[in-house]
Amino acid sequence: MEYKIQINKLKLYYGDTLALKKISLNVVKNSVLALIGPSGCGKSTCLRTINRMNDLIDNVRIEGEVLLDGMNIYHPGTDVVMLRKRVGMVFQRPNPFPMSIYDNVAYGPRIHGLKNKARLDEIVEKSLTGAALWDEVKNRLHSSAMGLSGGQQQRLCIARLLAVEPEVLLMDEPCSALDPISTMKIEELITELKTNYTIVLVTHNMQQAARVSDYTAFFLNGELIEHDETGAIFTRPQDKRTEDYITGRFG
Ligand SMILES: Nc1ncnc2c1ncn2[C@@H]1O[C@H](COP(=O)(O)OP(=O)(O)OP(=O)(O)O)[C@@H](O)[C@H]1O
Repeated sequence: MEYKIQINKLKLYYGDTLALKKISLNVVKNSVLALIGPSGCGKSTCLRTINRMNDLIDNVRIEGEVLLDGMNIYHPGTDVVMLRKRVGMVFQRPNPFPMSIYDNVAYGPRIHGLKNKARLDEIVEKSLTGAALWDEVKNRLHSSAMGLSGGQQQRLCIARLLAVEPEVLLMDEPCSALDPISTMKIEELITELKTNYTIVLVTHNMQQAARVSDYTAFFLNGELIEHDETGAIFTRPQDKRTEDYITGRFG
């Protein structure tokens, strides 16, 4: 089994508060890992350590390591811009830029220096197709992204990521602001995307974790309680606390 990401004895402090308590967790290449657990248990914090988004928060201190293809991303020589290109992130609320659909998707490649119109057209079509949005927007590429529905905006944000050819997709409750149909589309998309990408998904929705993930990690109070294949976590959890959470006895 090939690991894309290896988190080793990771501790993260916000000031004096220890938010991640010595987490060790591996993510298999081209799989979907769901992070579950009650509010405040550290899921988002853990997710953000994988592309160093926590660097943007004051007073954060990290011990331990996070390896991407075997290289520690917290090594002082790491190019953080390049890291975030390789490890992209989708947030709870879709956050398209206030510009056209086309320009949203072309944004990343342009930032990275691409100017060739034909090549940009190609990337925009490929990324929108990859995010299952092309057919819905191909006749309105130059209209504002703000005119799309919430679910379409979220798929646009995924297309915007795909355009810079990442390797890992981090998704922080990507369906929490979406209706059931849009949620279903994103879930289908996640299942398709794992052929080419490694995905880590934070979700509060147990059914969603069960439907789309291959592996599930259960967090409680900053600790990783249990990590296993999703089928095992949901049918025969080893820890009583995992069982209580997934059966709705707390959280
Ligand atoms: N920027 C921050 N500064 C200080 N403390 C923070 C910060 N972000 C998170 N925390 C604290 O770290 C702990 C873990 O928060 P985190 O957001 O990772 O949990 P979560 O499991 O993702 O929660 P939720 O499901 O509600 O999003 C919480 O106690 C939270 O209050």
